[in-house]
Formats: sequence, C-alpha cells, structure tokens
Amino acid sequence: MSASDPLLRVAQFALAFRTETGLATVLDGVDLEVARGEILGLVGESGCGKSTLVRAILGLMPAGARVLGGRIEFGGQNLLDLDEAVLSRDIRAGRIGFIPQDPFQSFNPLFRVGSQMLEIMRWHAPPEIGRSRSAHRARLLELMERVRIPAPDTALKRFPHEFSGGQLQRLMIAAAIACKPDLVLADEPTSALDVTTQQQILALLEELAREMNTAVILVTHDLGLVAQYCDRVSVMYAGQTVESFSHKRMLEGVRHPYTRLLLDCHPDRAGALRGIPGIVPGIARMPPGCRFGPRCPAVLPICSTQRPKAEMLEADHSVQCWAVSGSIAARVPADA
Ligand SMILES: Nc1ncnc2c1ncn2[C@@H]1O[C@H](COP(=O)(O)OP(=O)(O)OP(=O)(O)O)[C@@H](O)[C@H]1O
Repeated sequence: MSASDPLLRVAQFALAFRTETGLATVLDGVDLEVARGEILGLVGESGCGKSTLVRAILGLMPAGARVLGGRIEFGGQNLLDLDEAVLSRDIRAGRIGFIPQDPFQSFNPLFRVGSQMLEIMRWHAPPEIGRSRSAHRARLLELMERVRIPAPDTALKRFPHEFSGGQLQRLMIAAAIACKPDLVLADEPTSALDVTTQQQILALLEELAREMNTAVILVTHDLGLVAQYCDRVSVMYAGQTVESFSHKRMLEGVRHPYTRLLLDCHPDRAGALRGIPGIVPGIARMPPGCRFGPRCPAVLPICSTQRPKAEMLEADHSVQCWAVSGSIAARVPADA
C-alpha cells in the first residue's frame, strides 16, 4: 500500500437481511473510504443503514444476513474473506476500535472497569505496548489521564454504575484506543450525552485520533458536528451512498437534494432529524430507481425507474442523483 491509499475502502458493498417476505437488501452498493489520520462523517437519518455498515466492517453481521457483493478492504485485505476467529483475534478491538452509542450498555455492570479494559488489552495489545499486565495497566492509567478521568488508579477499581455517562464514554474512548488501533468506528458516540459533554468528548476523540494518526468514522445524524470535526463526509440514504465530499465542499455547496435537506434540519434532543417530509423506507419496501425519489423535491421521471450512477463532480466530490448529473438521459421522461 502506498501512503495515499485509503486505510479502509468499502466498495459496492451490498448486504441483505432475511425478512418474512424473503431477502431484503439493506445495504445496496455502499462506497466509502477513509485514510489514516482522517475523520470521516457518516451521516443519514435513522434507518439509513449506518449502524449496519459499521457492524459489517467489524464483521458483526446478524444471523441470516447475506453479503450480496462488494468488498470491505482494510489495510489492503478484504475483511469479507476472513473467518470469525481471525476477525475476533486480529481485527476487532485490536486494529479496529469501536465506540458504541450507549456507554451504559458497553461495559458489563458486574465487573470493574479496570478488569474489563485489561482483558481487552490482554488479547489485543500490540507488542510495542508490552505483554505484561503491569505494562497494560500503565498504558490504561496514562490514557485515563488523557481522557480526564479523575484519580485513574482508584477509577480502575470502580464499577460502571459509579461513573457518569460522560465519564463512561470517555472510558470507552480510552478502551477503544488502548491497543493503538488503525481505525476507530464511533457509532453516534455522544447521542446519549448533553450538548456540552458531547463537544468535550468529540474534541477529545479528535485530539487523540490526530495525535495517533488514527482513521475515524464518526456516525452521526448531526451535520453540525460533522462540519466541526470531519475532514470528509459520506451521506447514506436507505442503504445507499448518495453523496461524498470533503469538508470544503460542505461549506461551498453540496449537491444532492437529500444532503441539502439534511443541512437544513437539525437533530432534536433524541438525535432524530425533523424537517424532511416523509420517512426512510423500510428494507422490505424499497422503491425502485432512486430510493430518495418519493421524497425528493427535485424528482424527475427517470428517478422512479433507474438508479443514478455515481458521478465525480470534482476530485473530492461524488454524487448519485439524476437531477444533478449532467447526463442528457436524465432529462428525458422515463416513458419517452
Ligand atoms: N437484524 C436486523 N434484521 C432486519 N432488519 C434490520 C436488522 N437490523 C437493522 N435492520 C433494518 O435495517 C435498516 C437499517 O438499520 P440501521 O440500524 O443500520 O440504521 P441506522 O442508519 O444506523 O439508524 P440509527 O441512526 O437509528 O441507528 C432499518 O430499516 C432497520 O430496521
């Protein structure tokens, strides 16, 4: 791999879940890339498939899920070719760290946080950290200082319920980066926290990721947070990538009607987006053609029959939309 190659490249990834009416395509041709030291925002309304994609990258697909196509390349290796034993030993928690949505569900309430974090390190810490428990403990204490947990020595001996939500999420960040991962997947890591704590946590994650040259995928509903922390953005709608762009494009003008609507609405306290008429279709009821067509203010006749192809508008900007595409075919009514 050259230095400019992305660390993670998801290419045309498609995944189906078994439903009562048969297989339903939940992810359909998802494309995404993230390089070392880069923070990628993965955005879209609830139900667009962001968490499913994150779990698929971690190799945690639900029973009955079937990969229909595509690749998930990590460090040049297709993760879809690896079996569960390799993924759990070499990839998850070691090379790919995970920060989940709800810190209260992430730690086991029955065990002290220190023993839970040391257990992760026991199995996944790279050799440069050292193999002994005392080396792992020293690394944890150092990280706990960094994530501003008061009295780290005592904190290691405490149970999860003895911490606030913000403290637990800071501990989760420490746990996710303890083994010096190349990539951190953060799935709405601050949605359970108040706005001030949210800002502190994301600033901390950004600081540590930049310092360690770690790639980060930050899943969020909130384009305000994306504007603040992300270098690039990938927008998903109903299991498809609809637009990808750099931070600069976000400021200068995104093009997909869905992204523009997302920018105009703000998440409510529960993190849900309000303001885009209609709802994301369920996986068993996906419309043909462009999946956003039925809600789109710029819909064209072709949208209901043909899925738009990804088009590069600039080197740092791609979009899948007939209304944006320069293609003449897009202007011709579908029944012409
Ligand atoms: N195990 C499953 N079996 C069947 N359908 C599922 C399963 N898990 C998720 N889904 C469906 O897949 C779609 C994508 O869900 P997913 O949780 O990935 O979306 P999301 O964008 O992460 O939403 P949120 O922001 O609310 O977490 C939804 O329609 C959801 O109902």
